[in-house]
Amino acid sequence: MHVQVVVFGGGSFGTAMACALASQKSQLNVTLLLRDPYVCKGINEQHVNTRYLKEYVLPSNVVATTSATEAIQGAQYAIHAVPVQHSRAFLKSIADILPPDVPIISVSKGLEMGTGKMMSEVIPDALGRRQPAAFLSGPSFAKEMMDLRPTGVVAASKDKKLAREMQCLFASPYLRVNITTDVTGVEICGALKNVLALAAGIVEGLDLGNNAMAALVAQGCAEIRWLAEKMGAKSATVSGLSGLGDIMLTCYGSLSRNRSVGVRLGRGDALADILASSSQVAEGVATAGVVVSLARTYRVSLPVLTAVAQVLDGALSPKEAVFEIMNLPQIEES
Ligand SMILES: NC(=O)c1ccc[n+]([C@@H]2O[C@H](COP(=O)([O-])OP(=O)(O)OC[C@H]3O[C@@H](n4cnc5c(N)ncnc54)[C@H](O)[C@@H]3O)[C@@H](O)[C@H]2O)c1
Ligand SMILES: O=P(O)(O)OC[C@H](O)CO
Repeated sequence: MHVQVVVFGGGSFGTAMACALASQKSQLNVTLLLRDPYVCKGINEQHVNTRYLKEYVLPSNVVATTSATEAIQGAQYAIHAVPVQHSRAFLKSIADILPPDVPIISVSKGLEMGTGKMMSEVIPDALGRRQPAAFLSGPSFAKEMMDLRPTGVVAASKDKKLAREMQCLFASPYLRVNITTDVTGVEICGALKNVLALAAGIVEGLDLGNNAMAALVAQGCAEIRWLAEKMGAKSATVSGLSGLGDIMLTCYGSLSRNRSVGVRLGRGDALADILASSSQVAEGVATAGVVVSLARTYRVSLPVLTAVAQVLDGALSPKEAVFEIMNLPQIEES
């Protein structure tokens, strides 16, 4: 059967998602909805995204347009790969064009500044209605997916039938897709692991060694578990692909943008300079501030995750943050 998919956002992950679908399923047509006409031209004429992952040739069943009407026309699924902080405005702009029965599959990982909301809350807020939705997350660097390296993700939806449809849509010899109904767990783990990856990068940048890194990641995992479970996440989700799986990838994987920002902070670079030198999003930077208010709301102590926010807003230097954490009262494990 001929299936048409629209991808919102043609950055690294939007491009990787488009290719993961189109290269494995020739009966699928994928349209990337972008903002830059020159990037569209490159995709349509040379089959190359000239801004992101430019070393790869894209399948010919991936096309691009700047017209939302054209991109959405006839689409059975919409993959959302716009950074979280821009998602509300973007979704509002297409609310009248997107048919209410087209499922949105969000791959964006983060929490909205100001509201503290997850994508599962931003989507209905922005569209002004309940849209069928699923949330795809897990350890999945865009570049490794482009290289067809084996990858495992989880698709979360309150609608189990839609989650199963995600398995049929995305599964391939290179991509395994687990399913769950635990949307909160998958979304909060995907957002918090970016903040922990910033901390892991800081430890790397300060050259604190393997002992410190392992202790930090273990403490961060505990903090993510404490908060996620208070928010209603299942423990299986926290120890699954979108939790532990993505924590390990992002904290230890050199391809992580969040970890790279942390490394530079640890080496003494200023946040403004780091952000100005990259065209790619590191969602953890915005999410860190939201975590501080979540810690307050859910009355849970998150020393590592909240220290990241303090380093980002300049209240603590990376070295001071480490000193503060090392001098916290000794505790019993929980
Ligand atoms: N890159 C990865 O390996 C990866 C893997 C899994 C999930 N993700 C998640 O996917 C989301 C997108 O990440 P990415 O890696 O593609 O980021 P990116 O920085 O590579 O690209 C971001 C894309 O969003 C577009 N964009 C930015 N502001 C926009 C706006 N106001 N309206 C419309 N489009 C806008 C940009 O033009 C660009 O195409 C993030 O939430 C990220 O956490 C990324
Ligand atoms: O490069 P990062 O740090 O945004 O991480 C990318 C993905 O979320 C890894 O699963």
